[in-house]
Amino acid sequence: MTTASVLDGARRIVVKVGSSLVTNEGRGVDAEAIGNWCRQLAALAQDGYEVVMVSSGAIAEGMKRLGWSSRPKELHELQAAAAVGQMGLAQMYETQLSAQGLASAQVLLTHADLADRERYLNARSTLLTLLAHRVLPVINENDTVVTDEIKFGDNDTLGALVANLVEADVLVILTDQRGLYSADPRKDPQAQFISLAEAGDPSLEAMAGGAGSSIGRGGMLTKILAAKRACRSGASTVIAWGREPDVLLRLARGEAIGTHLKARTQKLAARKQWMADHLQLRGSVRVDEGAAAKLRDEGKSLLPIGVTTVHGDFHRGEVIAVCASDGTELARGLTNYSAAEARLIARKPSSAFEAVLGYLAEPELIHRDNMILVSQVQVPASP
Ligand SMILES: Nc1ncnc2c1ncn2[C@@H]1O[C@H](COP(=O)(O)OP(=O)(O)O)[C@@H](O)[C@H]1O
Ligand SMILES: N[C@@H](CCC(=O)OP(=O)(O)O)C(=O)O
Repeated sequence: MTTASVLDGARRIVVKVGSSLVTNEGRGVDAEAIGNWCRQLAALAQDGYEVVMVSSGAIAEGMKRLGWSSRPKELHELQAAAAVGQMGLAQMYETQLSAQGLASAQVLLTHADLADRERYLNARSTLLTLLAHRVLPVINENDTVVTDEIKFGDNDTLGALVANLVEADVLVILTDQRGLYSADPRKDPQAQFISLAEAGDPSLEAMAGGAGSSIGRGGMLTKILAAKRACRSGASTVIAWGREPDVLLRLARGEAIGTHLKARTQKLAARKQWMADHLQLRGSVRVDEGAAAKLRDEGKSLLPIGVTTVHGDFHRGEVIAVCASDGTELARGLTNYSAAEARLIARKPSSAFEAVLGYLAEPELIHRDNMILVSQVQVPASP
């Protein structure tokens, strides 16, 4: 494996920052640190990078605002603290990003949102739309409605799920250590620094321990597991010290700072195989010869105008098969419309959708990014 930066050729980056960094070890939202990252994010955006921020710190900030010196044990108190603190976090990011001329948006997500196909697709469309409008999304967990996540307090997993969701090239996890060591450096002064490894390498899990501070929760293990999860969609991970001067800019310039955990598979190949492996067919559509040729030969999206018949009872976000007029399966993908809607807009141009459906939505039935051609990958047989 080479030591070349995993940011080489990267365009879309998810940056995750932990509670202790964001709140200066619980002293309160750290304006200077957040200002520093926002300045770097603006420079990256200027250079054409698309960046999504995942920021922890709501509970730590809420505890400070409520005057609580120790982390409450009761779930509803943790949730109340998160609700209070999230106001401060959002306010700080909005202030610092707008000072850099960047528009921002707050997105609160739960793991369940991303496990549900329809919500997954909605969250994905929202985030991609924000990026297309050059708005920087700042994401945290929706702590008010979750139980497990708030107990474990781990936003590293959320960072990885977001990297999968937006098909990021790289997940950068900023923390209070320079990266991964062979053992927790707070406990073992002899611990060796690991600069490069393969994401998903099981030996890394043995090196990583829990959180060393009272503010952070996940520790290094959740970061290593996040890297393993991110690499499933082809994203590499960097774990680096959040206070390293110009850390994001230097990473983008190719400097080998932090621990680089390389993804083995290419982004596109990983996503397509993931779709082929994990998804169950809920229905199918037959398409005319023109649409079949566009998909097969030009790699285009499937537009409803090319759809002749709709089979099954599927919902938006579920996987359906796309078949040629003789029934041969051509592709599989995530549908933007339910079966009932697809029946209404089949054979129609997108200009007619609003009149038929009562609202304007995506022009594609299946966007090419959400579709695999059967000829490209091994897919399990249709039921
Ligand atoms: N092998 C390791 N290498 C580096 N840090 C480790 C390791 N094992 C455990 N840690 C601990 O993980 C901590 C970072 O995790 P955490 O406190 O959850 O941070 P964050 O709030 O940034 O998510 C470090 O401060 C360190 O004490
Ligand atoms: N979502 C919560 C908890 C997240 C959390 O503690 O994660 P991290 O500090 O990244 O290990 C918050 O904003 O306080």
